[in-house]
Amino acid sequence: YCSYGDADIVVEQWQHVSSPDAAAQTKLACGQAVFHRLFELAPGATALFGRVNVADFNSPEFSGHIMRVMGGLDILMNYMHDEPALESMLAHLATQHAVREGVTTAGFDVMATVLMESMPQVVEGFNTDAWRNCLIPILDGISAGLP
Ligand code: HEM
Repeated sequence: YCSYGDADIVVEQWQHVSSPDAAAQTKLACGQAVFHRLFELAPGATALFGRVNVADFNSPEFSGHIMRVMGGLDILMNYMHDEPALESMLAHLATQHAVREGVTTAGFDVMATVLMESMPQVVEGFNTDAWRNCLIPILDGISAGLP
């Protein structure tokens, strides 16, 4: 995973999205922007989220899905300095994704692009290198074992 220095930067900058004083609204709005862009770049991916009512993007069901993803990302960020814990959480997320038919590493590549392009809009002084170094291994961890 990324260096302690990179993790420090990313953890600090992530607070702009997820600190308790950033409203829950920030996390939802940020997640909505991410999924909106994901579906723009990979329209076929919408087919994966029928169960969570993607047909109605602003529905409580799809908002719930977005909050689970953002919450998952938040937990991972908070364990960036604890490699064993991070690894076990990544393994758990990997199993949760492996069972979802149609989820591929290609989808995670698009997610990487989207996150790297949208985070600078919500994070002040976005450090591209630190984020890339920390985010890519995390996405690789979640998508490990996918086709
Ligand atoms: C930042 C990266 C990601 C994180 C942290 C993340 C996290 C999560 C979490 C926490 C869940 C809920 C698990 C459950 O309760 O079963 C979930 C479900 C899911 N994720 Fe991800 N995910 C990420 C990226 C992706 C990508 C890139 C795709 C596909 C392109 C994807 C596809 C799915 C699908 C299909 C579900 C199941 C939706 C349902 O409940 O029907 N995820 N994800």
